[in-house]
Amino acid sequence: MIKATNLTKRFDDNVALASLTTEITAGSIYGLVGSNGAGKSTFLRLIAGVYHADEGSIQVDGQPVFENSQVKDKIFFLADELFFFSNYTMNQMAKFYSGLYTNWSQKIYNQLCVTFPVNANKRINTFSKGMQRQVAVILALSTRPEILLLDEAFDGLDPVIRGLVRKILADEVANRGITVIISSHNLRELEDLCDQVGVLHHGKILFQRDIDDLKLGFFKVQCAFKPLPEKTAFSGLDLLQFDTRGSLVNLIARGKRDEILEYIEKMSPLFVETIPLTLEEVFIHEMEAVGYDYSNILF
Ligand SMILES: Nc1ncnc2c1ncn2[C@@H]1O[C@H](COP(=O)(O)OP(=O)(O)OP(=O)(O)O)[C@@H](O)[C@H]1O
Repeated sequence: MIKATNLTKRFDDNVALASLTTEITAGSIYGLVGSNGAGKSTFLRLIAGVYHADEGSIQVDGQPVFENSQVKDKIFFLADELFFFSNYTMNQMAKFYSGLYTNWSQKIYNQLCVTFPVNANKRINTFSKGMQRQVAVILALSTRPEILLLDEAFDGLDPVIRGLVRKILADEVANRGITVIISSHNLRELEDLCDQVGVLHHGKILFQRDIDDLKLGFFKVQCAFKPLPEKTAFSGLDLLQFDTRGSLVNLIARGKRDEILEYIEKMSPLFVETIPLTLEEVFIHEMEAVGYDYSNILF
C-alpha cells in the first residue's frame, strides 16, 4: 500500500503539494487526474523518491521511499519527459536498465520487442514521439516493477498502441498484482482502466472514489407518463437532475438500479429505461454535491 500523510512540497514560495493525505491500495490501478499545475507530477516524483517531502511522509508498504534503495528498486517511474542516452538504441538502453534493476526480465523484454512495432537496433533519437514513448513503456515493463508510476503515459500513443498498453497493464495487475498509478488530464482516458480515481487540485486530493461504486451508484432514467405526475411524486428518489419535456421525464438519480426502477414502475409509466452514466457525468454530479465546479478543475 502507498500511504501519503500530510505530504507537502514547495518550490520556493510555490506550494506544489499542500498537505496531501491519501492511501492507494496495492494491486490496483489508480488514476490521478487534474489540470495543468495541479501537482500530479510532483506527487508521482515523491512516491518514486525523486523528491524529498518538505513536510509529511510517503510510505510504500510501511517503508519511507526517499534514499531507500530497497523500496526504490520495486518502483519504476515513467516521467512525462522521456530520457534516453543520446545515440542509444533500445537494446543498448535495455542493457543499461538490466544492470540497474534487480528484477529486470530479458524474457519479457524480448516478448515486448515482438509485441510492439519498434526497431530495437535503431537509434531512439530518430524515433517519433509516440515511438519513443513505446520504447519507454517496453523498458518500464521489463524492469518488472511492483509499482509502476506513469506520468501521462498515453501522450502521443496512437489508439492501437494505447489499447495494447491498457491490456498489458490490466494483465500485469491481474497476474502479478502490481500497483499502477497513472496521471492524466483526461478522465475518459482512464475510465475503462482504473479501479480508483483521485482528483488533484491545487496540491490536494479533492475527491477519490472507487470507479465501480461510482458507476453502479448513479443512473440516468428516461420515462414517459400520461398524465405527467408532479415533481413531488419523485421525491422518494435521490435526485441529482430532473427535467420534463411534454410527457417525457429525464432524471439522474443516485441509488441501486432495481430500486430506482421499482419506485418509478409504481407510478405506472408508459415506459421506463435506465442508462448508466459515463464516469465524467458521475464526477460532475459527485463533485457538485461537495461544492466544486468540475469544469473549473478538469478542463
Ligand atoms: N522543479 C520545479 N521547480 C519549480 N516549480 C515546480 C517544479 N516542478 C513543479 N513545479 C510547480 O509545482 C506545481 C505543480 O506542478 P506539477 O508539475 O506537479 O503539476 P502537474 O499536475 O503535473 O501539471 P501538468 O499537468 O501541467 O504536467 C506547479 O505550480 C509547478 O509550476
